[in-house]
Amino acid sequence: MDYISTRGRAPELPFDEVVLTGLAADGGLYVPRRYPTVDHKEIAAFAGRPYAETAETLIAPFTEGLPRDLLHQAARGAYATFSHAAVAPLTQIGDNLFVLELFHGPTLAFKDLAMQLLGRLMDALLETRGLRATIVGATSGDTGAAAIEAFRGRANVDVFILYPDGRVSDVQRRQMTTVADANVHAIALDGSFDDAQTLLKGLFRDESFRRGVGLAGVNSINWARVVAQMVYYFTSAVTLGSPHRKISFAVPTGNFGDVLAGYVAKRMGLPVERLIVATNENDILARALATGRYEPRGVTPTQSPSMDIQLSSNFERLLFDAIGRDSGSVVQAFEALDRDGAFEIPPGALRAVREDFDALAVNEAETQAEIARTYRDSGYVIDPHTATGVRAARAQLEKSPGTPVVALSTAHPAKFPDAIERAIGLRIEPPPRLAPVLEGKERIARMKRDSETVKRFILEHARAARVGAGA
Ligand SMILES: Cc1ncc(COP(=O)(O)O)c(C=O)c1O
Ligand SMILES: N[C@@H](CCOP(=O)(O)O)C(=O)O
Repeated sequence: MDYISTRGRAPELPFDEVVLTGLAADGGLYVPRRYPTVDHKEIAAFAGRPYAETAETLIAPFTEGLPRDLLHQAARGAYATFSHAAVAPLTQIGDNLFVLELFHGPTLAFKDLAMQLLGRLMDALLETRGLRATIVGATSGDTGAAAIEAFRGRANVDVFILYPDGRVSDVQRRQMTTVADANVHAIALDGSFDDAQTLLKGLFRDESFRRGVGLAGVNSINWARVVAQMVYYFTSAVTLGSPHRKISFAVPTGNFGDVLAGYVAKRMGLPVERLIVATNENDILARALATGRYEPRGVTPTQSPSMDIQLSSNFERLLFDAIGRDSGSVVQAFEALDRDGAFEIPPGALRAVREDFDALAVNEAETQAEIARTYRDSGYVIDPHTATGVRAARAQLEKSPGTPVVALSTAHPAKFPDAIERAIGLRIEPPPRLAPVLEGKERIARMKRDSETVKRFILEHARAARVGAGA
């Protein structure tokens, strides 16, 4: 199956090239030409199967051209790193209210579910082709740690992670900065995650830099991330009786990759009632769904820093579908965004988006109140990102009490001990996996948010730049 760019001006690519390419050359995002489907019998058959097996089955149709054995090995290896046998277990915290724990991977956030797989796929593809790559990623806290963990020490790859200085939690920062492997570089930039992601997209548009360092991306720009995140919508829904009943999902959202994965699951045939986009005070998506106007405002730092995002990269993929896959209209929308600072979602597209999605913005006080309420009612501690999802799930249950709602728990609470302590008065015990992170010596490259400065640093440190990406 070939992949096309949302902006329609980049070459069509097969899956293995998409994995290594990141952002399309026209600035768009790659999407599959069509969504493969699974029927109800196939969905029912996922019940009781190991997570890695279900992942392999669901992902395989997206990976035409990739040797099946490679996917098989990657999936087995990826999910063996998780500390829970179910990989992504469900916990019930109320009537028809479930939490999907996505934090049992090596860095205690949902990013591991995709990044552990992507790391293995990329590594194998580079190895068979005799290539090196320079991964540059932008993070608001969790992608960076997950990418570093997935690629640390790998011979074919150097990893550079751009993060907004002072705007991630201490644990998140230390997860990136205490890793001693020489191929890992944590770069602190002034400004917000949006600034870092914009700088990153600019690097992808610089053809000579891109070629010179063998630039690759592991943000959800990379379709493999999205497709790997689609799997847990199926596994959790099947646990709750899918395909014989519909399920709704409430998803803490920032860059829109996770909730887009839910939309992909629905397009593949999973019976999903509603996808609820939960935002923090950085509420561009909630405003866009309510008004039809996509208009970023300045990023406000919150206690859920990984969602402090206003330029939700993957919204472009949804818009592309909602607009009838008319890449010209997508280009116009993003030109208007650059020129006027906003665009209007065409009425037909907005209707299409609203058929699948609802959105709720959850403010700081509500987030604290939700952490406290969930702890009081169920003795269960949720992190501030998860709290936005649980709050949105409760709102959905008021509208539709008969349909189970799964709130995605995107991070372990130990990554945000201060916010938890404020809410429930308890200092959360760090899990053993955090011990080296809390004790290690930090190594940070601080620099100005200026693409020439960042490029210079990468060129000086990337092995692919010295020996050639194809060496
Ligand atoms: C803990 C946590 N929750 C939610 C999100 C938002 O997910 P997405 O960017 O896929 O919308 C992120 C960042 O991606 C995160 O790290
Ligand atoms: N919240 C993310 C931001 C980057 O998102 P991605 O899914 O596009 O990698 C983070 O924690 O870094």
